[in-house]
Amino acid sequence: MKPATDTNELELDFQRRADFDFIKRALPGVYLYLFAWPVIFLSTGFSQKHPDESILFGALFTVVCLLRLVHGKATAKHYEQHYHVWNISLTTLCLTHAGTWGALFYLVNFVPHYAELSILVNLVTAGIASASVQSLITKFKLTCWYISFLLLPLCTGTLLTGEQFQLCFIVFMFWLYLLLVGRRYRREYERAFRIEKTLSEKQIELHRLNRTDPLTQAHNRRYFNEQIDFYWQHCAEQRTHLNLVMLDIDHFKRINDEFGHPTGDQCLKHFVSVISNLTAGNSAELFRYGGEEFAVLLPNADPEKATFFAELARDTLEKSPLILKQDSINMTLSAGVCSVIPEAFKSQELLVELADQALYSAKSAGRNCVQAKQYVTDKLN
Ligand SMILES: Nc1nc2c(ncn2[C@@H]2O[C@H](COP(=O)(O)OP(=O)(O)OP(=O)(O)O)[C@@H](O)[C@H]2O)c(=O)[nH]1
Repeated sequence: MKPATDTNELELDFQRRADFDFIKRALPGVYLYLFAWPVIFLSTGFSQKHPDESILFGALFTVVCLLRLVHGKATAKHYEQHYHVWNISLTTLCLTHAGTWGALFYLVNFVPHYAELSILVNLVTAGIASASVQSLITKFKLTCWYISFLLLPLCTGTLLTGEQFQLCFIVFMFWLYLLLVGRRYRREYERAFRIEKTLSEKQIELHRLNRTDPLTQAHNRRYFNEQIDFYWQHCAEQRTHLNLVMLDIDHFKRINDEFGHPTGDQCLKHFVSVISNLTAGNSAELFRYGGEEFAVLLPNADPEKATFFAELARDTLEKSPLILKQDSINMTLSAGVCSVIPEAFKSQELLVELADQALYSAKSAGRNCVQAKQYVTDKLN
């Protein structure tokens, strides 16, 4: 089971996604309100016979449409800081829209001089109601209210006057059907969100595993290849040094032979935890290059800093034995440092080769020491 904070975060994430989706999906409907009424009253000649009512409804729809457009535009900026204001204004505007159209729906079916509009208005009402269930369902409660504001004024009219009973019954069944369909859409929307979330979490985890050494949890060789490419480009553009420090545990075979492979594994983990503490504060990245050999990349740093880092790593490891139940294991390392300016240098392969050469010089020099090489251009080779 997920911890409570994760669940809350997931719910907040879902709410945010649903709210933004709502704004996006609602937009076509906003324009429908803006144009549907003028088309209806102009095409039927209603505007000539009843200009006041035509203008009144026209003005109402236009003002609410404009406010909804402004509200939609302001969402990105104000959603986080003023969520409650955002939510209340959205609810008010949507329900005003639905309520105004709902009033019109009532009028065309109950008030004689509106009757000539009834076919068109009834058709548009059915269209708006069906479309809103599909498009607005990201906010289930609001959608339920929305459909009710749109359709139920007509049923209220029947209750009050006793007229239009058949139509009222059909509209009521339609309203019920839309609520049920809406509930299903909402569940599907939620399920799709959760599947997408799980997939993206798995993808992130896969990506992490893909670049992590399973034993030590240090970055692996594959990620080293990616990062050296990246820093190579970066330092070439910045005309700064890229430093590579190769670290190799001394006489590691002896540790394996004396204490066994599982203890050897523990030593590797201990090594990574000691060196990771140093890389964290030095803008450096540690990678397991292979076996008991590790690489540290220090981009945008002077060669002196890289040599200082290697010396610090050597000194710290020497003073940090692995304490076991009955034993303590002292480890030392040899380090080869190579620093180049990529802009003037041939390739990262050559950088790795030269750092390796420096490491072998350190081994030849007796181990537990650092050898550094610095190249300004590859013409030296
Ligand atoms: N326990 C353990 N041992 C490993 C692992 N990977 C490599 N090794 C061992 O590391 C040892 C490396 O031995 P060598 O290459 O001879 O190097 P070394 O003994 O450290 O000697 P120098 O590097 O010359 O100081 C081998 O015995 C490998 O089996 C691992 O994941 N776990």
